[in-house]
Amino acid sequence: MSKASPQQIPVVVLAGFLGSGKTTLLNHLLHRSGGTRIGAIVNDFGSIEIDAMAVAGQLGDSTVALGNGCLCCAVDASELDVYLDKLTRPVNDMHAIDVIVIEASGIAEPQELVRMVLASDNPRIVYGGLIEVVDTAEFDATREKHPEVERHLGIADLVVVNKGDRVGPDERERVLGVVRAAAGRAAVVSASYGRIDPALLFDCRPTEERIGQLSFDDLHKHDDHGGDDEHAAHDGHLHAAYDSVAFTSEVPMDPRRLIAFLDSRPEGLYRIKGYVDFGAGDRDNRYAVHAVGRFLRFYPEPWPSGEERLTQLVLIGSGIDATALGKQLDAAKSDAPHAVDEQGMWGVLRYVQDKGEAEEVADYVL
Ligand SMILES: Nc1nc2c(ncn2[C@@H]2O[C@H](COP(=O)(O)OP(=O)(O)OP(=O)(O)O)[C@@H](O)[C@H]2O)c(=O)[nH]1
Repeated sequence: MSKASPQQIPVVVLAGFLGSGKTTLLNHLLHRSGGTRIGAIVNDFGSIEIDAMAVAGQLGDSTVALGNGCLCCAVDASELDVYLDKLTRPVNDMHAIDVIVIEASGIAEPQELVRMVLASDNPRIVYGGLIEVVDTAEFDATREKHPEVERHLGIADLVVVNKGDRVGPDERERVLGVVRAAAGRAAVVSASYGRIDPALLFDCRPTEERIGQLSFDDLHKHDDHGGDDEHAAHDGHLHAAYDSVAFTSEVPMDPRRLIAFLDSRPEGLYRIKGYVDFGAGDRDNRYAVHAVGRFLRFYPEPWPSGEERLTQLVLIGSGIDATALGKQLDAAKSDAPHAVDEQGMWGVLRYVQDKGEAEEVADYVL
């Protein structure tokens, strides 16, 4: 994208059964966040590697600031809104945090948390998806004991099949197959020690953009080359876990065709972000688009003056056919960009959220 827009802060819900590796994954994100400032909401700080991250300060009332610009809060779900407000409070008119990750306790029902995020009337946040972590080695046993795991997979947007190092390649493939079948439209990625690419969850800022003191990342740059990272060898395919497609068009998009494409987006297409130009459909506004899993929203905003009128989209997923998606987007360009089709935009406007509809949206998403 040419420019970061003053968009809302994505709130990602991280769930999974006891011991599946949620905290390990969160630690990985905190270490690999680059210049991205993460707000983490956890049930307790117990396993967060705070000491290792040079704690910058204890902010009182169960919040700590980590040296790399991240904030952690230990909360009870009933206090969620209070902490979302706290983490999203602007500092000098700017967001202090780029993304919020809420780690559900191992026994929490993830849809309750998702519902709370969707129903929040905090205007600065947007739902960023539900990640479900499963333990590859324990998957069969967990499913037998807790059949609800299937339901959780069914509502997830991204499933991380973790602890891949604990089984052989055949068993890993078998479990991945079973999870994919249960996960419906979610993207499914295999990982060890939660080492997924953070780009799957949020837009990573380069480290240089970070404001403030020397961080854990700066101090541990050598981690990237193996270094003292004992787990590096377990997952050499960090970047092979997903595919992305970048699409740019000078020709405006046809609203009906683009909505048809989005409504039938394939399994595994986890994120879509960018801006759409609908040409005569709305001359004044560009449409920021944000999709994560099944959740899709358009945010109309006036074209910045002097900005070239382009549609720019990035699509990210696992197991997606990048060439086919690029062709489908090409086919969604308008044949008659100057013709006014009054009803053409109706399908788009269905996805422009009015905050009052939050409860309805929650029902739709879940
Ligand atoms: N072998 C192996 N161990 C892992 C992996 N990921 C996490 N672990 C270990 O599994 C244990 C549980 O990991 P956590 O990250 O605490 O799991 P959790 O889901 O946060 O646990 P709860 O908060 O208790 O639900 C820890 O001892 C981790 O070091 C992995 O990919 N492979």
